Amino acid sequence: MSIEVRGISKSFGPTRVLKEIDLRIETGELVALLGPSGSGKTTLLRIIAGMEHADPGGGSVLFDGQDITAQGIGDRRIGFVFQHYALFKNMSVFENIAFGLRSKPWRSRPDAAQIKSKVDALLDLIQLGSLAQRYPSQLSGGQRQRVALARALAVEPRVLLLDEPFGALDATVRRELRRWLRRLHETIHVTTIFVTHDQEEALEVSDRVAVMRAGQIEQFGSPQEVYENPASPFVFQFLGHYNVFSARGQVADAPLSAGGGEGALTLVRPHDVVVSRNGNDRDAIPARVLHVGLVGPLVRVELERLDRKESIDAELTSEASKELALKPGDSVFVTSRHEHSFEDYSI
Ligand SMILES: Nc1ncnc2c1ncn2[C@@H]1O[C@H](COP(=O)(O)OP(=O)(O)OP(=O)(O)O)[C@@H](O)[C@H]1O
Repeated sequence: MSIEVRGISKSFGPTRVLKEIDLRIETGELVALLGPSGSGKTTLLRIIAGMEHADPGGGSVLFDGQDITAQGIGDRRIGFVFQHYALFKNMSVFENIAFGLRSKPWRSRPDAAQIKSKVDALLDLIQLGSLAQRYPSQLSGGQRQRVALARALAVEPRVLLLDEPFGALDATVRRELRRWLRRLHETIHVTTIFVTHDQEEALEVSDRVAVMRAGQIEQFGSPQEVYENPASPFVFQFLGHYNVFSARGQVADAPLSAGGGEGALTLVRPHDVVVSRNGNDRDAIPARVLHVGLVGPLVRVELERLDRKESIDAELTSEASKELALKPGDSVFVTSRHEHSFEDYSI
């Protein structure tokens, strides 16, 4: 089912947390809402779910082209998974997944055999068939979230809304689960919105990413698009480490998200920084090596610019680093392999 949000605005007291949001998600798509804390991701998700309502006259929500703004949560057929496991502690995994099916109105309620076969199929899908009789306290955090997802899927939702579903798990489990979720999505193809503030997670899991900032969508595109062609310095900054190579006016000293000041801004990712011993390129920036450290297969070099008081982070391959044999105090020159320029951008 497609989801369309038109001109959604929401205020809590005097604070406007969503500002005329437009967003269209196609049937079967998995879209990540990515943004810093407080940017309005959860509020938008809750409005789509019907748990919260937009301001009066503050826009509409459409499912498959039909305006459902006035509909309550019970009529929207939505599956929801939150960061904190909402499993029933006194019910087994099986009972937890069966819960939604048993709570259906009697006319559409499946019988015991149908429930069993449905729950068994879902247990297979989440690869936890052998744990059907366990209780939530006997599961790992990752397993609990998989059960929560199966429970949300049991009632065949038209839309799946996931609010930081892996937020409480450690980094390794998170990584495993997001790959698992991606594979699962390719099997079930339910239109899914995934809220996260973790850029790696958003880029890896989704078909498209909506980058949110202060109640607005700053960019909506495929992971590759937003990463390679960020629409603004904010998006660039939010998607990974960066260096400011050149900036006009006040911008150089201001944090990118601070606001105020206009200027041409050139930003470079650490892996696009090229370090050399000679300054043949006339745009080369003279710098001094401050620190050389190993980060996995890459070597991270911290440099201090000589033309202005700023540092540059570079990530070199171990071959490049060996060839250069850098050590603290060395004088070098810095250029970029690839850079992003934002002309007259107000930040
Ligand atoms: N019920 C509420 N009453 C008052 N203010 C609220 C309420 N819910 C959210 N807010 C405020 O709205 C803003 C957006 O919150 P929201 O939870 O949507 O952001 P978020 O991007 O999901 O952040 P996080 O990643 O921290 O959950 C925040 O400033 C928050 O304090």
